[in-house]
Amino acid sequence: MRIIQVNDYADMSQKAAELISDQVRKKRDSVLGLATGETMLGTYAALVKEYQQNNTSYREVRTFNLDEYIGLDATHPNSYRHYMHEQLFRFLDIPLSQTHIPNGCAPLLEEECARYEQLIEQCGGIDLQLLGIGQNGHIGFNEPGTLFASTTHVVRLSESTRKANARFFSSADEVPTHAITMGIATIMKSKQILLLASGERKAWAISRLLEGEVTTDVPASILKTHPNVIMIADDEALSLVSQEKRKVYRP
Ligand SMILES: N[C@@H]1[C@@H](O)[C@H](O)[C@@H](COP(=O)(O)O)O[C@@H]1O
Repeated sequence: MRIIQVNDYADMSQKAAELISDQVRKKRDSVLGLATGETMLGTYAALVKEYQQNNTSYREVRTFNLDEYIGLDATHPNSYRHYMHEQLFRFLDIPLSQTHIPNGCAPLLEEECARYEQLIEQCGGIDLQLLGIGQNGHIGFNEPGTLFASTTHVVRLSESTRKANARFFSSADEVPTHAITMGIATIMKSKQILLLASGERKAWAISRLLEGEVTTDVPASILKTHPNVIMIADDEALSLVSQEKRKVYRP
């Protein structure tokens, strides 16, 4: 893992967008793994700007999102399908048929998970997976305790995650109780991973990831065993990490 330390959210977003657009220019038919949440808003805005300025084509790109709430369809303002459309897809030349997100309204959820996992493989696997991190160290919706061998599956969201994500809903009760998420093994199969973290809210998770051992208690800690991870983190997100540890991961 290499850490690119940046000043703040704006710098993180800019740097992340550069790395993603470089990937797409290098390989026009890249398979991108995408994420949602507040962390990604700036990155997607910078990516759209880059696309508009440089005409980087996404016509052959395929995308797979990490996760989706169960019970929210594409028209629901809090579904991740809606988020992706609003923040990114509608601005790019990518055909919507090449953008994949688990269907949280599928009648048979287990089959939907298997279909999603298979589709990723059929597309040749993910070239670059974008990742945020939950305050408890989750990745995708893989909560603490999730097996590292997990593939795409249905999860019950922890109360802390529902509470953290309640800021996007009108009340905490409206946050769905379940989601579909790529598993940890699915994420780890990606050829390259780009992990973003900004703000004090993420400081605890980032310090556990960098200072602690690899444990299912902190799902993101497995990323230290992946051969090709870049973390872009700002000063606040790194504030609980010792200077010594930061040096270990310097590019
Ligand atoms: N499933 C998503 C994660 O993929 C995301 O990384 C996390 C952090 O979100 P935020 O970027 O809003 O802090 O929230 C959700 O739980």
